[in-house]
Amino acid sequence: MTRRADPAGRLDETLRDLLHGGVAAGAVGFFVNLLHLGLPLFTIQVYSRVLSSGSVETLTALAILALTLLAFQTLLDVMRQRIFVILANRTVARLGKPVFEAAIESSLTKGPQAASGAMQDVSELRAFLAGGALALPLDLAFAPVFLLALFLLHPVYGFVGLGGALALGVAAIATELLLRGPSKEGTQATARVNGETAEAIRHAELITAMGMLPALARRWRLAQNRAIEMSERGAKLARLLSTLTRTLRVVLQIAVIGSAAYLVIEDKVSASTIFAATVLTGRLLLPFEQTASGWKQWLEARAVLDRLKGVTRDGVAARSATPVEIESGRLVAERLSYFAPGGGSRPVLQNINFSLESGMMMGVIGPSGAGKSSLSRLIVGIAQPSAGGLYLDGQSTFAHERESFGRAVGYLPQEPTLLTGTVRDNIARFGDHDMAAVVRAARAAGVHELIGSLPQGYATPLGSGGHPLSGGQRQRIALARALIGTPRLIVLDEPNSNLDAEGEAALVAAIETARAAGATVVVVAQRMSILNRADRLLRLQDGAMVQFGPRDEVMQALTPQRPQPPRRRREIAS
Ligand SMILES: Nc1ncnc2c1ncn2[C@@H]1O[C@H](COP(=O)(O)OP(=O)(O)OP(=O)(O)O)[C@@H](O)[C@H]1O
Repeated sequence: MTRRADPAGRLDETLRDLLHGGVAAGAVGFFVNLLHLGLPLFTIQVYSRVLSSGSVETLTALAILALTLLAFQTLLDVMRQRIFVILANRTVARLGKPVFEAAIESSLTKGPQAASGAMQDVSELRAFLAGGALALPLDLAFAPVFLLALFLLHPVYGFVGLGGALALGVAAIATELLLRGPSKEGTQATARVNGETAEAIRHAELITAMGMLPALARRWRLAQNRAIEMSERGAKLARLLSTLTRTLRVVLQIAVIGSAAYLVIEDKVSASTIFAATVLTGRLLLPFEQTASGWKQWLEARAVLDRLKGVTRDGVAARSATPVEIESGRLVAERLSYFAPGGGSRPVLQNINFSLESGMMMGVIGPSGAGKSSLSRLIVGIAQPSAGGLYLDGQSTFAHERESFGRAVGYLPQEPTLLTGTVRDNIARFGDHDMAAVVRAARAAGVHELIGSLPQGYATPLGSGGHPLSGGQRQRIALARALIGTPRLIVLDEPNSNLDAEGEAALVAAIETARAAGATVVVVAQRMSILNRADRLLRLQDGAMVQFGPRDEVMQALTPQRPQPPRRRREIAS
């Protein structure tokens, strides 16, 4: 049995791990930077010892030393990159599953948009870690060492380097600040266009049938133009700033070489320092040049982390992580009230009370919008009660650990969606039910023969939403999915909405078989035909429980009383 990870705890653990890894990479990075001093030292030594003495032996020894240092530096650099990649992969391995689970949970309350980017965020975090942006702070922290080396060569070199570093740092920060707004707007506009495109493709049939294509294409083109305009505004500014930064870089090179030449002419330094100063200034300025892109990456990583914290912290608010097996189908609603998130102050359900023993069947009836589907969603623990509670075998249906709850519960939603996979996968809920259990569930749902008539039987692959099955076929396969195992509770939300007479007969038989095996069954229905055998009926109106009781009593109250025929005049006279 797989235990569900606590996503928020896992995120904290991963961040601690990242910090330790970052320190290790930092230690390696320190030596990488230190070894960068090798090349300037080599050039100075060549000028001062080799050129003056003309000694080939000294040159050879210096070259061997320099190459050895370079080999070390390369090795350490590769090691540092490797640490980054290991950190990146470990992060994805640790966060992938809990974030996926938390994203699903979070979308229950905040809608699909809120968490749809969570997995993308994990990938972005991986790209950030593997991309080496982690090295930037350390490289910046090492800059004073290069600066000090420049000052030691000559203070003028030091001031040129310092001025250059400051100028490039300011240019980088200005670039980031100026680009932040336009690039955010561009990204949002592009995301909107992509969202509209995906939605149009999903509803291609509807759009074609009702001739909505030209109007939607017009709307799409306007959004597309706006997205291009926004992105181009940002890109234009980015190109301009990048050209200016490149120019500044060349100006600084000229400044270094010019000041070096001047110092040599004035006999203030030896010519050996020219190349060393150029190399040291290059190393000093590199991290400042990278600050623009690096800082942006850090800010984005920060935003990604904040989003992941949001998803993982509110995703699994009040659920338990301890599996508890459900033995009986006793279902109790106690003073249950529910306000939909963002649904205003009007309760969707108010003060609902009922109690069902194992094997009982309850029909939920009421007009459209009465709260029937909301009650189903509360019973199976999708939504959290705002007050009171729902208890299956004495355990809160919302707080219950999901895997052990799912083993004991079958649910057929109003829109019986099937997922991409084979018919067998769908009936088995993508879990480890064996083929015999899948066939038993299909037989119980009266869908075994129907599956046999599909091109590849149980192995028939289905597309997103159950494509290409008909509505009735989907509903019956979804019923088999609800029946698999030995559910203690089965909740069916309008299970006969797409069924023909044969399908409905199979449904009634399936319900009876499940009840005989001890399952409690709750059925939301508009058509009363499948509620003939219900023990109890719950009548809802505007979220309130109008009546709950034995089926016949509720039906009697529903049947309009026939008006008494007027008594005949003679009877009255007598
Ligand atoms: N997430 C939500 N946000 C806002 N309002 C909601 C939400 N969920 C349900 N409601 C509101 O609660 C009321 C009951 O909805 P529900 O879907 O439970 O009704 P129903 O009885 O199943 O209707 P139908 O028979 O048409 O399916 C509706 O007015 C609906 O708008």
